[in-house]
Amino acid sequence: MKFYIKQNKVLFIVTILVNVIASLGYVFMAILLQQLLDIALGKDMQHFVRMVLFSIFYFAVLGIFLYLQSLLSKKVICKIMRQIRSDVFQGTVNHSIEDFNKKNTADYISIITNDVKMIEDNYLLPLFEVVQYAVIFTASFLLMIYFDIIVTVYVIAAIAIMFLIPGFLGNSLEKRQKRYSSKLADFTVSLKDMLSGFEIIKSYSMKRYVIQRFNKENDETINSKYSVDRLLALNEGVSSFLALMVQIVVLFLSAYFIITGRITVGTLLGMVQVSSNLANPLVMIFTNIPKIKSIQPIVEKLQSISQYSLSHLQKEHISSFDFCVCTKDLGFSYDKQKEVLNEINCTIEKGKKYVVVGKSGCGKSTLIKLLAGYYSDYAGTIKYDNRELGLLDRNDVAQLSSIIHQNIYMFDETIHDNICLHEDYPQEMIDNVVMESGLAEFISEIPEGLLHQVGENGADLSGGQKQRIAVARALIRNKPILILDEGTSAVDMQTAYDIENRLLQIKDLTIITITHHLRTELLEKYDTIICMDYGKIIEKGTFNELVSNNSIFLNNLS
Ligand SMILES: Nc1ncnc2c1ncn2[C@@H]1O[C@H](COP(=O)(O)OP(=O)(O)OP(=O)(O)O)[C@@H](O)[C@H]1O
Repeated sequence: MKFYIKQNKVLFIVTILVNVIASLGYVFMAILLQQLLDIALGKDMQHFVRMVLFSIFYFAVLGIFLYLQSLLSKKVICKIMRQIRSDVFQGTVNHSIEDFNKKNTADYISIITNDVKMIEDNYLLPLFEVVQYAVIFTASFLLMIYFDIIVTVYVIAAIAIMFLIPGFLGNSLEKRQKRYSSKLADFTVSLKDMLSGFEIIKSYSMKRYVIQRFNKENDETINSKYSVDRLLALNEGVSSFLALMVQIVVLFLSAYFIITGRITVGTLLGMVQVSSNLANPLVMIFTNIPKIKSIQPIVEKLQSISQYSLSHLQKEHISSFDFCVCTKDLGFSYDKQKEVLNEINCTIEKGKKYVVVGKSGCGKSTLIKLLAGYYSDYAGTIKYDNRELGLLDRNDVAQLSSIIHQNIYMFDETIHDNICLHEDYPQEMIDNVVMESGLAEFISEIPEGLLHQVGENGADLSGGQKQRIAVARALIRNKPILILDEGTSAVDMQTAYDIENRLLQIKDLTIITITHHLRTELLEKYDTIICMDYGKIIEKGTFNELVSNNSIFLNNLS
């Protein structure tokens, strides 16, 4: 948090100064009250008129400063909140796919919304209040000494007891805030999960189940919040009680000193006013300090995401793919228990076309994800033009290949935006990829053409239309490697054939296709067919080589 305060140093210092002036102005009202009462008791009209004029000026200036104090504090908080959100989001986007997938998407949403809001409520707002009330307390304390030293000594004794409370509560409050933050994240994850499956909920009559599940999660989250609030309430209750005691001590002592003739009635009024400025600020300080302390684990969580890029991006750069990607004894497991890939040895040469086939679950998608640099925790080697993938900058590696996955994500924008992804391309290039992806006919049939809005995750499109947009999206980037993970499975056989056929004719493009559509006419066009089973490559070669070797895989051909 210090980093963000430093970033807004000037605004922060001005806000604190205005805060100090406004708080001092507020405290010194006690002297005005003391003098007013003494003037009134002395029946001095001339003095009284001067006092009224001065007070008008005093309160006008004080009003302006109180307004500025509030405005500037809000401005600093808004600026810091914007920066934290932006840094956490940038840090999230900087994550490698592998690291990003370690958390649920809703976790990130909860961190960027709920946790950042907790920083505002439990760190920034309390911080300004602590500064403000510390100034009020110090000024009031000095004023109290000015009014009467003996009363001040008694007040110090009462205050000393109040100091002990936050220390007792701080640690348990910290633990409970942490628990509440993770509960909020679980709640968001669960909510996203339920709403994402809305159609299933309706068609399978799951309403009763989801309402029950929601209520359970809701109860747990609220209980977790209430356990934080209970401690805060204890803190506030004890502090308020002690604050009241301080005021009572001042009142009774002052009354006694009026009787003994030590102080005037005006001084009593001034002291009562000052004592409330001593006790209430302390209540505020002591309720806010545990809040500030308790937010530390949340700050650390936000930092670990926003500072992600620093430790992960210091790798060698690679800007082109000129020869081949080779794997040697490549092995991989998602959970360190079940081996998904085992001793994979293959070479993907630039400009050549490869098709990977095999039973569902045999590791085809995992292999291409590894080749594209999604995961770093593999055994063996993967080399891009003889350079080990693990040593290369993942952002650079991502620039070398486009992957069209089975599940295609569409942003809730136009078809044009979903193809170009907010980069500028000449119209001629866009027309070209629309043709090559087989989108042209569909675009010509809709009135808005490329400007057609696709809805949430492409809800207004068919599976095949989404795949064609994904092909266009990949082609326009002109990356040297194109990977289709069943990228044409949702279009009809003829369209799939046409799209793949056109792609196979692009000379310099290296293509790796995963397919379950085993059509001889297409398979013949690939340079190498890679057959996998149980995480291993069991056969590879051209279609004709596999035919002459009497391949097992050919038995599955349609
Ligand atoms: N993110 C993941 N975490 C854990 N296990 C995974 C993950 N992705 C895949 N697996 C497991 O790894 C194995 C290989 O999956 P993969 O998706 O690579 O197979 P596939 O051959 O592409 O299958 P399909 O043809 O059905 O798409 C499967 O047993 C699968 O359950």
